[in-house]
Amino acid sequence: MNLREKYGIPNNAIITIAGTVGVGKSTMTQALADALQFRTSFENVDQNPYLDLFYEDFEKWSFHLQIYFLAERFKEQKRMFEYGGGFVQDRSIYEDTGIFAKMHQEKGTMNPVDYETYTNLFEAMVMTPYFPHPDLLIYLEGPLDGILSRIQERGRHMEQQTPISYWEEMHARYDKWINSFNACPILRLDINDYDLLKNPQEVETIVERIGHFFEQTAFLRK
Ligand SMILES: Nc1ncnc2c1ncn2[C@@H]1O[C@H](COP(=O)(O)OP(=O)(O)O)[C@@H](O)[C@H]1O
Ligand SMILES: Nc1ncnc2c1ncn2[C@H]1C[C@H](O)[C@@H](COP(=O)(O)O)O1
Repeated sequence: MNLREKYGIPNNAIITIAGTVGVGKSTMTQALADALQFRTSFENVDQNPYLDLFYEDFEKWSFHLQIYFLAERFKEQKRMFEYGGGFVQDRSIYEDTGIFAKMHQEKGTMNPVDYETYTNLFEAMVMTPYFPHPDLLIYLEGPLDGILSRIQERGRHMEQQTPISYWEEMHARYDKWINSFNACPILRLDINDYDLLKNPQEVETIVERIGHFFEQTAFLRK
């Protein structure tokens, strides 16, 4: 019996992993997908044509980047539902607007007209009764200093060059955002409570918690 069956997680579940840059979403996505024998949906950072340009000049490239991410995530959303679920997704579509676009608009690095065009498009595509939301959003959280070390160690040049104030602002916004998030159920995990790199077997404790969540909410899916 695999861990998914052991803890009663439906084989058509869609689990999305949310949290600030460097917190460990991709690591968690892969570990959970392996444990549950689910497919993965990753952000493709290396092939994103706007990401490096964006970090060099936020004002110039914010709109292009948000439209690109929206299209990519929407395609991924469609793929997950076409397969009939059974996915772990690295970052939710909700963070694009709730964190990134909002932050850049409020900081003056996304033009207000572009922001409005973007949010109108986002709402027309996502905030409709026809848009299927994930069954569970796993929110990863932890102290900023540890997350900054992870960003440095991972070594994406453009992120290493970005002032710490950018990551501080994002970290604080994530805190507020998750406290009012209600598009789907949430499971919060503190990154200091597990270490999937040193102790990969700890994924079972997380799968067990996911299992409890599905057990408690089974009646909603009937
Ligand atoms: N428990 C951990 N301890 C130390 N480093 C970690 C841990 N989990 C992930 N990392 C490292 O931190 C960096 C960021 O993790 P990643 O999963 O890519 O984050 P995200 O997808 O949220 O940006 C990667 O280099 C990863 O190997
Ligand atoms: N919607 C976004 N706007 C701006 N930047 C974004 C957005 N989504 C992701 N990013 C950036 C942040 C990181 O530099 C990379 C990948 O994110 P990660 O949290 O490491 O998966 O893309």
